[in-house]
Amino acid sequence: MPGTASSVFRDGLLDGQVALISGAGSGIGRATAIEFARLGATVVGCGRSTEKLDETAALCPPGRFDAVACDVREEDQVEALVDGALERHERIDVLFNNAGGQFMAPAETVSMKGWRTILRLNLESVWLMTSTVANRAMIPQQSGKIIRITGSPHNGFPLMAHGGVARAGEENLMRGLAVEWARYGIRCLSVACGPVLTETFKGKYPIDVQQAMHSQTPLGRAGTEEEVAWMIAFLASPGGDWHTGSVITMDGGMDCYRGAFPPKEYADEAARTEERRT
Ligand SMILES: CCCCC/C=C/C(=O)SCCNC(=O)CCNC(=O)[C@H](O)C(C)(C)COP(=O)(O)OP(=O)(O)OC[C@H]1O[C@@H](n2cnc3c(N)ncnc32)[C@H](O)[C@@H]1OP(=O)(O)O
Ligand SMILES: NC(=O)C1=CN([C@@H]2O[C@H](COP(=O)(O)OP(=O)(O)OC[C@H]3O[C@@H](n4cnc5c(N)ncnc54)[C@H](OP(=O)(O)O)[C@@H]3O)[C@@H](O)[C@H]2O)C=CC1
Repeated sequence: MPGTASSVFRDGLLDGQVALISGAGSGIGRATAIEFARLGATVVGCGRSTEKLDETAALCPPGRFDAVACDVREEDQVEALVDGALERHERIDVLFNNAGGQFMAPAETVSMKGWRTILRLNLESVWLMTSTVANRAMIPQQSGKIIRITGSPHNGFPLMAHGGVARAGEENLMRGLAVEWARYGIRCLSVACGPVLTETFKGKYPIDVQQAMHSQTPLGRAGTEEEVAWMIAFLASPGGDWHTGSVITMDGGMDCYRGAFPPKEYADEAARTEERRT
């Protein structure tokens, strides 16, 4: 809804900030762009489809969303994106590396081309965006926050081994850069999400896979794109200033859940109480 306030944060929380958000034409990226714009930030939103970006612009308060068509895998396009943002807005305070994705397939069927496709879209593009923004904006201005969205649980991504490898690498990249670039006042961190009910997620995974994800989540539900947007907005605010290098997991408890306990056959038996030992 254009022009409406955040339902969580005070008006003006991000006044004066310039945020670059990749994949801003749908899902989590769009929700984050809207939240940032409502909170007073200027958002440069990129993606490959101009139509999707224009739809996001229409959902933001007028003048707060600057749509730029850019494929985050292409060096010349990323350089033009960052240079254009600096020409128009003079600085970049927040980079939210949100664009990404993977396909589900048994590992043994993934070709080298498929493997490279996912590593390039996720890990390589994150480095390209991050290094370009850092060198051209954040290091000269001696400040900035770089956030990458990754995935939870962290105990391997069966059927998406390529995606799991990319996300693990991205988290490690953010940890390393947090140490190296602290001297420039740049914070770097990851937000590792469990299932989030975006249109892509709902259309992409078979319904039984989606249902299993709900039942394996202690809170019993997937997340919403607004909940992720609120976390990114918090990190961009002064409230996030002491966060760097961390992996903030938001997944309804999925990352610490290892299947049903007690096992079903025990749970089904009445009053199976452990014998007292003292
Ligand atoms: C527990 C919770 C965990 C978190 C779960 C995470 C959820 C999400 O991330 S949901 C939202 C994220 N969005 C997406 O995942 C986007 C959806 N996917 C795509 O857009 C694409 O499929 C792509 C990004 C994965 C690849 O697109 P593109 O770069 O255009 O690549 P191509 O389609 O040309 O394919 C190149 C190459 O990759 C292999 N390949 C692609 N798809 C498949 C597949 N379904 N199965 C097997 N292999 C695949 C294949 O080698 C392709 O080459 P060709 O065979 O020559 O086409
Ligand atoms: N939904 C979920 O359950 C989870 C999602 N994630 C991650 O969160 C991020 C957002 O996911 P979600 O909102 O669900 O998915 P979407 O598919 O809605 O969003 C992905 C966005 O990235 C853009 N994009 C894709 N490839 C490129 C590219 N090469 N260059 C520029 N932009 C690109 C797409 O736009 P366009 O096609 O126009 O380029 C799209 O708007 C992804 O990285 C995803 O893997 C992580 C954990 C869980």
